[in-house]
Amino acid sequence: MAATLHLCSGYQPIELRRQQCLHFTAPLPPWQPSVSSHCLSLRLRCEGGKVDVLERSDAQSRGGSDQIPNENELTCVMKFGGSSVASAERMREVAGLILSFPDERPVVVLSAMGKATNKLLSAGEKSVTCGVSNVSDLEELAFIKDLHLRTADELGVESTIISKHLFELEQLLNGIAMMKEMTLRTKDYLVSFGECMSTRLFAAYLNKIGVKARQYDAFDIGFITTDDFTNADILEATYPAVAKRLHGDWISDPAIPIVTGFLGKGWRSCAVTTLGRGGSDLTATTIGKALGLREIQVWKDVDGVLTCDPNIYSRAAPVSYLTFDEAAELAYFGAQVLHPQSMRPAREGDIPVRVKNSYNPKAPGTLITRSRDMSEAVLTSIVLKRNVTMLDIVSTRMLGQVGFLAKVFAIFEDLGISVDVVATSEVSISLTLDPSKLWSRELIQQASELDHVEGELKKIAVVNLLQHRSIISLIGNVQRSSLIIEKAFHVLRCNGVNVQMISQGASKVNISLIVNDGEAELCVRSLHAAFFESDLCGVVFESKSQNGSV
Ligand SMILES: Nc1ncnc2c1ncn2[C@@H]1O[C@H](COP(=O)(O)OP(=O)(O)O)[C@@H](O)[C@H]1O
Ligand SMILES: N[C@@H](CC(=O)OP(=O)(O)O)C(=O)O
Repeated sequence: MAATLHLCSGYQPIELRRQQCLHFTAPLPPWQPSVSSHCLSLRLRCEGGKVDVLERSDAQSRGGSDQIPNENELTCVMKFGGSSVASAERMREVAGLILSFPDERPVVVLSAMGKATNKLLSAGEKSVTCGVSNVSDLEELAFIKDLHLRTADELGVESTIISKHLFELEQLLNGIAMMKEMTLRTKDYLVSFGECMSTRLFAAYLNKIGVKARQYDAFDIGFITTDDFTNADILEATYPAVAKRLHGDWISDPAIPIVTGFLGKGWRSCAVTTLGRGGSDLTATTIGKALGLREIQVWKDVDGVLTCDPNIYSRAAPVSYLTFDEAAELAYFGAQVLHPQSMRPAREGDIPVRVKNSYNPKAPGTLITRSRDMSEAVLTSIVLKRNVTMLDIVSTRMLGQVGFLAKVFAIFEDLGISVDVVATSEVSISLTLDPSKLWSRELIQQASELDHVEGELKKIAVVNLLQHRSIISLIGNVQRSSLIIEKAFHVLRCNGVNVQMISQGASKVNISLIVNDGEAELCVRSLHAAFFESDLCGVVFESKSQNGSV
């Protein structure tokens, strides 16, 4: 006979089965960012309509040692990026990979299939100008339909699970064509179709092969974000809401959760938002922190985080260990492999992140944790951020002017522009502007915004605006900064490159150098050879055309 358990703090009464273990995750008032959630575990006996508490434990959920072990709990997050689920064949392999970890009870996070997000964006852009009557003929729409219907067919699942989405997608493109405009809000709704369809196909496939799975749209299960369409931030309320929903469903009816990456719901607009390109990594770490899981795995198409971008230099090699700080700097300063904000929840929850290769699961990958042995560490990875705008700002007043820096930064704050790298003297500042914040705006708006920044700064300073610069970030053990800088400058001098600005941040893991865009790839290759390949130390690389790998 079942019994009903009544709880305070806003929980619905819970129907109990005979012997059940409950685990609650609730917000602590007032909310403290450093504490992810408060967990209460009860082991209950329910007999004859009477409930006995056999065991009770309270814990701050920090994703590790203070968790109450329970053999039935969800254990980890497994996030698979677009490259890992690009086709039916890949989805089958990913399913096999998940099942090859019988001890894990994962929450699975998926991105859109392959290049679906890019195709959706391109379809939207073309719809703005192509006219309503031409939308159905768009090559990108045909690609999206064909990819998803073919995948359903090849996986042997009903195409009806995505037909509503395909229909609505075409309606949306018609709407864009009619309005002749695509707002950022519309853009987010448009790209959300990719993740909504990939997760439905994958969950249906798991169910078909007898593995119970349940699909979730992140915007329906408590991913609450700011309303910054195309680049939204996760709000704290997300953690308890997501934990409650995923955990509650798991306890009452266990099924592998298959969650859309990248998506959220704006807290004011209630519209679909996205977390910025590559945002599924952030979805994964958010779920990991919310549920206090043991590990977060992000499965990619490379053997882990590499010593540099393999598209720039093919001799890039996997890095075995990273700290959260190193990974965060690396991601923020442009390594495409991780979303810039994705390390924050993992660090707050102290949950290890493992970067693995879904095409080569045996490769050990990269393990990212709070700390690691740095005794041997010098340089870990070299990261390149292109197309950066640099500003040299020199005060027009005499030396020692009070409040100069404050005035300069107040201007950036007022204009909502974030600054990446800074070097200062008493009366001058050199800084770079975060291109991702500028890129999310229209090109014309970007140009007028830069004019506006320049105009405001010129009221207090002489300003020199320098475009087409690159930030080369040397991520590693800044305790050895003299060695790193000596070696780096030697290499750059041998290659005839002049560094225009240098900054060693308080993070203690990053030294940033600013060079011209045109020289940047050559610098990365030469620095890589000097720091990571003893056989190539001292080799002077030929300058070559952009984007080709060596
Ligand atoms: N330092 C780096 N380490 C690993 N991969 C990198 C690095 N810099 C750039 N990349 C690129 O990031 C890609 C993986 O990231 P991403 O495309 O987001 O994967 P997914 O779509 O599978 O999540 C790799 O294929 C690689 O080309
Ligand atoms: N599909 C989104 C989100 C994402 O995270 O993708 P991926 O995991 O493939 O980088 C994008 O392309 O940006």
